[in-house]
Amino acid sequence: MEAFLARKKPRLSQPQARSDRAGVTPSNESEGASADTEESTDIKLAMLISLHPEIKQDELLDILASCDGSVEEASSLLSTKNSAAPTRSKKRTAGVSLGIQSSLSSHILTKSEDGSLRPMKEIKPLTTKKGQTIHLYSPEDVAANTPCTIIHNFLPPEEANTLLKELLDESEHFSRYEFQLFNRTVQSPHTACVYVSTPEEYQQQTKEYTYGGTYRANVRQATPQLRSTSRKVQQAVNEEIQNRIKNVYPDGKKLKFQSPKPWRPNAAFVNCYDGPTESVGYHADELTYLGPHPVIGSLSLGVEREFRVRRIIPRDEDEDQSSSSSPRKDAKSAKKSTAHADAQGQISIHLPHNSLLVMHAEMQEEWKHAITPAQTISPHPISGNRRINITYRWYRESLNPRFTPRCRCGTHAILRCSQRKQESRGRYMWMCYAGFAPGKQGCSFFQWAEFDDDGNPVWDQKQEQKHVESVDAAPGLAHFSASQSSQ
Ligand SMILES: O=C(O)CCC(=O)C(=O)O
Ligand SMILES: [Fe+2]
Repeated sequence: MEAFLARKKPRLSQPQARSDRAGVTPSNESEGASADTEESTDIKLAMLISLHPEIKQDELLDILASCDGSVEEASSLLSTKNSAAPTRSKKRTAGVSLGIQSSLSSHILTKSEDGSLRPMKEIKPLTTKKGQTIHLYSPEDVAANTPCTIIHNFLPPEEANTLLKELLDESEHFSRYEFQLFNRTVQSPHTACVYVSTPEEYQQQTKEYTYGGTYRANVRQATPQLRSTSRKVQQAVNEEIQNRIKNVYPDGKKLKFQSPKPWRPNAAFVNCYDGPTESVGYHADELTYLGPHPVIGSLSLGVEREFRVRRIIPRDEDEDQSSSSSPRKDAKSAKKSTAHADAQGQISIHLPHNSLLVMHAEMQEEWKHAITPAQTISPHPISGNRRINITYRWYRESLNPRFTPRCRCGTHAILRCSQRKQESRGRYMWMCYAGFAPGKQGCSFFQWAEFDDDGNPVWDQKQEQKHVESVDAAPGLAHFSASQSSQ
């Protein structure tokens, strides 16, 4: 991936496919009723990786560029090429070597072209430049430069190992998400499963909640260790939220739309990345049930991997500034393009075994995140090449699927935040998403979404009536902490 990042990315201008894996919002979002079908290079690359795991990433990138950014064209070219070529091994190992796991802290290192890590002279503030990746290790640097905070050695070591072992056993039941790409069903480049508290919730998760336009098939009940960990995660995340509000947010106040209530997780998504090439492309987590400005607690176990984050740039700033004609305009455009280039750089947060990353309230709407394929990984004594990740999430009762809008094709609309267009930046909308679910056709349903200051939906009268009628009619999701007492 470094080789890919160090190179100037080819400009892939032709809007083509879009896709999603369940539970996340793809890299570029559509604004207004018409869907924008452009995807970022990373998403396109991730799609190609999942379609052609036997081919090296650099090669895929070149082919993608030569096909003008069309995943479909690149893929069909590769399929033709592959059927003529001798068969290669299914598992991609080329270019991947295993190194020694290092635990560096309190240093900011940048990776130079030759792949070596060098300390940065100026520690703060950090600016990221287009094509450059800044590597962050220490909690101080993560907090100062990203919308995240990190706690290393979060659980007592034995507890972390027990949880890891438990989830490695569980990972036998994990599966790949499927999403629709043109007339093809594509699988996510890692496996996953959702965990909830009770058997009733299992029913709700598989029959009521949708992800990326489809019902979730792979849901299981939380294991004892997942539950006891959730209590600790809950406490730590609430402390981190309070620190963030006090030390970072304007006037020491929570963000608009952020919930003022204590954070209480009621769902856990568990991912397994088996080997260095397993990954997840740039995305923001789906807001549909989390609501605006959600906080997510993310625990990493096993092999250390890089968590890349980058800001979402409004499309208006994404223009070529070279055509200015006056010195004033030149200065202005230079400033603008520098800001743009800085914002285009990436930040890599290293996630060692037993680290808790808190994605704060500004993360999902303003930034994208990814687990990029690695060139080298260090095997973990318990998990070998595997990394397990748990994201603890709090589904808001006020966004229970009983209340959220349905689109014309009968599916649940999904909630997204407009980011790319400056005039609508920060506005929320309900949209149809069925077209991206395997075997379904979508409609063009669109409705602006309104929220009060605390992020609770403000429904129109018809929806409000539905809400009042059904508020006591069916149970919501139980918080892990509430259900722990009955264990
Ligand atoms: O594996 C990770 O650390 C991130 C996973 C993630 O982004 C997700 O599940 O939405
Ligand atoms: Fe995510």
